[in-house]
Amino acid sequence: MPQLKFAPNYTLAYNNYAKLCAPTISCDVNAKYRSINGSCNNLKTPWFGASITPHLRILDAYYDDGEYQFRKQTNGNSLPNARYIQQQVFLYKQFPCPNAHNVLFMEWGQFIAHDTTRLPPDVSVGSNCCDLQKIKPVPPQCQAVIEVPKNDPIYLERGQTCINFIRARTSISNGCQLKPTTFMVEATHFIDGSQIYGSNEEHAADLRSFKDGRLKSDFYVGQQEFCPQRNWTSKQCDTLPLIYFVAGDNRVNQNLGIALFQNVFLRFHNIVAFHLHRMNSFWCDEDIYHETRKIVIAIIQYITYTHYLPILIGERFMDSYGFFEQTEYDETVNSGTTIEHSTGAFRILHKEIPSVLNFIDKNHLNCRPVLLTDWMNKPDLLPLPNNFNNLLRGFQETPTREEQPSYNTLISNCLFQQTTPKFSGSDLLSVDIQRSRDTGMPPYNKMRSICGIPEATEFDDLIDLIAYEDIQKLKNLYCFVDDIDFIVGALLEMPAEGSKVGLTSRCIIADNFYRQKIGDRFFYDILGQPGSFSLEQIHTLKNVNFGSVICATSNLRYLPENIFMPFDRRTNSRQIDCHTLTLNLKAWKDASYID
Ligand code: HEM
Ligand SMILES: [Ca+2]
Repeated sequence: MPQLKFAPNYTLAYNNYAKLCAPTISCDVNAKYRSINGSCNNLKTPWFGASITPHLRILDAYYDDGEYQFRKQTNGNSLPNARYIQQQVFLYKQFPCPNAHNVLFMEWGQFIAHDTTRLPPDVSVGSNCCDLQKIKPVPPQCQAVIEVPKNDPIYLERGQTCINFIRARTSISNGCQLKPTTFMVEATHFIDGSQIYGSNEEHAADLRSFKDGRLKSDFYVGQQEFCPQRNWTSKQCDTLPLIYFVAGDNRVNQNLGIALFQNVFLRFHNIVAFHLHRMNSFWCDEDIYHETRKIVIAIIQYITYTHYLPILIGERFMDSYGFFEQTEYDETVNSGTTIEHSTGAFRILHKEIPSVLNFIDKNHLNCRPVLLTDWMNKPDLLPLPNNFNNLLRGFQETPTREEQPSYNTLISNCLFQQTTPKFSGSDLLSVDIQRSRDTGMPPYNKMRSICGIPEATEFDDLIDLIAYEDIQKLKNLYCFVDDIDFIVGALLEMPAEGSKVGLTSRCIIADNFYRQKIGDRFFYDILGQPGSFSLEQIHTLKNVNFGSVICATSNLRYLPENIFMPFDRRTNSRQIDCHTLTLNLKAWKDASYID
């Protein structure tokens, strides 16, 4: 710990991919900049961490048939219905107390999740599997819809009997037929801003203006800059939302928070590009684009490791594993995202998502609280006058949801809701449970053991990490302790000391972030590589925090010292003036040009 031991014993699916499907790539060993799709970061195995390569797996997949069918319980019964687990254990267990951290902290997590993992559903069969249940035979991708239990308190009243679930796209869609079923990460695994820049060359080029290093953007009332809009056909225009942004990751419009962050970073890229261009007027578009991208990525990495992760998994814990030391690149380390992280441990942070997002004006009045689920895939509010600034202020000033095992009631019932022709909503927790089964996630007890926590031999042994009353509920749901789904156990674990997650999730999350640091040849503070920053540049980058990015991209003028803490208006003392947070790029002044 924190780096779990995979290499050289990769799991079955990974070894099969390496043997049968991995591309042969030749690399320029002197390249100064990371590639767009992540290839050639690792020069020995150039596809490590590249987009459209499989997740790492800590343990082999658990499927009933060893290939694709959902795992069964030890006695051969099916696993409990995912919505039934939600009902019995989580739905009515909600605490209203505020969190010590704010909504910016929650949203940073989603922003990084979208940088490091993307496993889309296989929509080749359509986007609603509930509608296809009467077709014979039901397509395999649609055989795992979640049946609403008979006594469901929410859905039955609204006449909904099925929760849509489409199984994830497998490597077969990328022309690679593997057993057991293998899934591909459709973003670069590295923390490299792929949600801003795209994960393949074609998409990245589409997002560039090819002028002065800038990304394409649109301007609205008051010269406010936003991500470009998708071009709709005139027919689509009648039914689709007013605003639909385009960015490096297509989940940009999923909710107002992620749309906000994507726009913050689009603006930030263009501001940094502007300064680099002014300072080095002889640089061409290509130079400015790549150097700006490199700076933006460095800042995202710095904030993640220095400000975000210590809150999430604990500063002392990170310190004891050398997270804060200067990064030494290790080419034997694979930076790949594990499936145990992306469909398990990191998803439990869905518990922090609040139901309400606040637009707070410059007088600190909450002028427009909105329900998160009313504005999904519809970020229309964002470009309205003052809303960008007000939403940022709202995220900054509002505490996020207190740590607790449950997800908020709206995302537990009304996710992506539709009201016509009749009500249908999804439940993020049921979907997370089902997705873990879809991807062959090992059960909770196995995950404990790989994290060095004793495997439980009976339910009552779980008392080391899970509350007594929750153990009783688990006994009523599962036949044996070995059957518990990882995400269910992980959500119920009490947070480890100084951390927002329990011991098992902390172990999986820490492993992932540790490898994404030391196995990334372009990590911002690594020295001695062709693209390394100078010491002066690294020093500049370390003076930046997310506040500097917000100051540069919005009209907010005062921010608290700790940007992930809700600002308390009564104690103005902790506020910092944006003037002191400006990013000074003089270390990038290029003296090589002589007239
Ligand atoms: C802000 C509100 C958020 C919403 C509405 C949201 C919603 C979703 C949805 C609908 C999925 C796909 C579920 C599936 O079909 O399997 C998903 C996946 C995921 N979410 Fe969130 N999420 C949010 C925030 C977060 C946060 C705060 C984190 C972590 C800190 C996070 C981590 C993840 C991860 C790791 C995945 C898997 C992504 C993949 O591999 O494709 N999400 N989320
Ligand atoms: Ca990435």
